[in-house]
Amino acid sequence: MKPLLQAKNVQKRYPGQETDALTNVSLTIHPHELLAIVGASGSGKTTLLKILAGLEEADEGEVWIQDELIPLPSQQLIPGHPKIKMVFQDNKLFPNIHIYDTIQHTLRAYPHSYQQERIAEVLELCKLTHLQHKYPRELSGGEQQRATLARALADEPLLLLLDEPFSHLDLPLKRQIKKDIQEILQASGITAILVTHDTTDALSMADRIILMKNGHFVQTDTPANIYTRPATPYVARFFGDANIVDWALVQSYLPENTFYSSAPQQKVCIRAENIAMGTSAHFHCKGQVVSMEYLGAYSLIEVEINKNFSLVLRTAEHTIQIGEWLPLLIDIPKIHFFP
Ligand SMILES: Nc1ncnc2c1ncn2[C@@H]1O[C@H](COP(=O)(O)OP(=O)(O)OP(=O)(O)O)[C@@H](O)[C@H]1O
Repeated sequence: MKPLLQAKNVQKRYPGQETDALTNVSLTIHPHELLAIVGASGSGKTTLLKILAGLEEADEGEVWIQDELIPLPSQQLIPGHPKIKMVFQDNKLFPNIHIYDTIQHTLRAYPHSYQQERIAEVLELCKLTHLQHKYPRELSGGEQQRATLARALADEPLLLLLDEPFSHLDLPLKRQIKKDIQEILQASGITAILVTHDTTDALSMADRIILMKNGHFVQTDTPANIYTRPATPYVARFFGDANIVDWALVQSYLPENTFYSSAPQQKVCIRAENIAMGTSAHFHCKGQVVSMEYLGAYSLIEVEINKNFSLVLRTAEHTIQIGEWLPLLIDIPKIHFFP
């Protein structure tokens, strides 16, 4: 399939900074894909998004949308590309203009009949038809976010860039908006990039995820692969509670017929949820609880097997006490060997 967007060897260092915001990054996005970009604060996510949108100057590299090179902001009268729309968490709608008129403003260059047709379509897509004659202040937070999306989608962009659209939202509203955005993206078939620092948003929504660190891509993969087959310990820890240990330590507690031809010093990843409570007759190792963190649906507990070997695991059993000895079973097939 022909890519919708390609970034090639993009490099960026802000004036006066000692390190790159982006170091030689390249990416390809296919039509209808939802790509999530995640990373810690300052890893370069927003810089990349702005460069893709033609809103920020790259020092080197190129960005292509279909067969068109996106011009640098310095080469444009108005920076940006008409077929790439960016939606931020705090996008402001015009306060004194009805939702209908806000969308119409985006389509002002088109004939009136087309405007009417397209506005009706986009209002329906974003479930705003019954709210079209309201002011933004008369809408809930979720409805305002849908109106922002409707405005961005009105002129049928090729690519939608969503920069932290869920940050600062409470959990029920966030759930609703995530669902709305997913439905709208699916129904419109639009290609989108979602920038978020929340890995659960990326895992639950994206077709592919890029994890960034210090201006580099650490791993680009499907949600399932990035979670179960992380490329590095950094990736493993970024996406969830992970035990990163020497294979030799783990192997010494497993049955002798557990054969893996890995070097003893090879690091492995065991996810916290892949360690279960055993019984006094059936366990791989025993450990003493040294800390517990109550997290509602489960508790995260740290268990010391010996002085050099501790594991974190999840349990829904909230009555466990610090100092208690627990028999543990490791889900052996789910042990991940780093490449
Ligand atoms: N206008 C600017 N001038 C100078 N340095 C900047 C500027 N904008 C960003 N930076 C720096 O570039 C690096 C990448 O920043 P960027 O905002 O792209 O990261 P981010 O991953 O989006 O972070 P966050 O999650 O906090 O928004 C950081 O070190 C940041 O301090």
